[in-house]
Amino acid sequence: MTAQILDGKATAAAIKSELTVRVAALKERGFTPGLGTVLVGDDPGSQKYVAGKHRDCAQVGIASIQRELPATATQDEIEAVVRELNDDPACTGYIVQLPLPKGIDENRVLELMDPDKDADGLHPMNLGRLVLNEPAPLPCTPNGVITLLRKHGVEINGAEVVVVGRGVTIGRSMPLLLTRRSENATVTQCHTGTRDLAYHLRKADIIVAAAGVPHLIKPEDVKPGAAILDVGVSRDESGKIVGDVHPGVGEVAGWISPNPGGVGPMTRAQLLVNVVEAAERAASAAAS
Ligand SMILES: Nc1nc(=O)c2c([nH]1)NC[C@@H]1CN(c3ccc(C(=O)N[C@@H](CCC(=O)O)C(=O)O)cc3)C=[N+]21
Repeated sequence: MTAQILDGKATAAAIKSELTVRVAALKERGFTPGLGTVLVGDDPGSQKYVAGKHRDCAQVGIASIQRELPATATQDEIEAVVRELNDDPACTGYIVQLPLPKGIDENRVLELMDPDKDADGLHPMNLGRLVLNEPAPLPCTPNGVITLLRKHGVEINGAEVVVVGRGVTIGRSMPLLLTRRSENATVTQCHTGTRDLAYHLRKADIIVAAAGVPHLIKPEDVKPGAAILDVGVSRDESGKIVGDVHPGVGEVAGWISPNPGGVGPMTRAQLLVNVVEAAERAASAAAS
């Protein structure tokens, strides 16, 4: 048996073409959505991701606002850019690319953002709204995982889901999304302190692997037919992406997200969704 592919590239393309129509409608009403990015330092990976986000924006008609700061930028200099984007009406949503250089207080920067312009869904106010079941921009990668499963008809309702990882961008919010009444999954969160990871993995109908440990998920630990989402991004010596899922898992699983080509493009698509939804909210607020 070979697993069916959870095709993030194709699904993201479909979402983008749907967004193109909504952006055109907003523009007709006089509202052009604009995505801002704040990039600090010269990490080649971060530069590549940010460039990808602006390419996506161009494809769907969203305006791009790019701010770049040197790796030596101070806390005050970064915060000044955040304030500027908060006040810029052309910027309807923005992200501060993480991680920020050593010595910068990331949480202080994120807290300073206008929560209504938070395109990543990582502002403490929006994470709090998620806990409280209030409408908010959702964290892009976890939301991308759910959209990818839904678009391929994988049953989430009642599923046993194991999330591996407890990072802020994925692991900590993934269970919050999965246990909403609309998803209704049962979730086990595993991490580096989990005593017997294999014990949990073997019961899972769905595994979200976001540990950042190359090939952590082995074929012998996966229930036949399970859906496996590879969210891990490590790099080998040549710079090639190595995921958290061992290639042999494709012979056991029912569904698998390739990496690259799986969750990565979905993350970018959900970012655009957050930008368009924020612009739509701003447009209806202005109309009423
Ligand atoms: N504030 C903030 N928001 C983020 O969303 C954020 C961040 N900081 N810091 C870094 C991580 C990483 N991340 C990725 C997004 C897309 C791909 C992606 O599209 N990857 C392609 C391949 C790209 C390649 O080949 O390098 C794929 O999986 O097919 C990957 C990684 C967003 N992040």
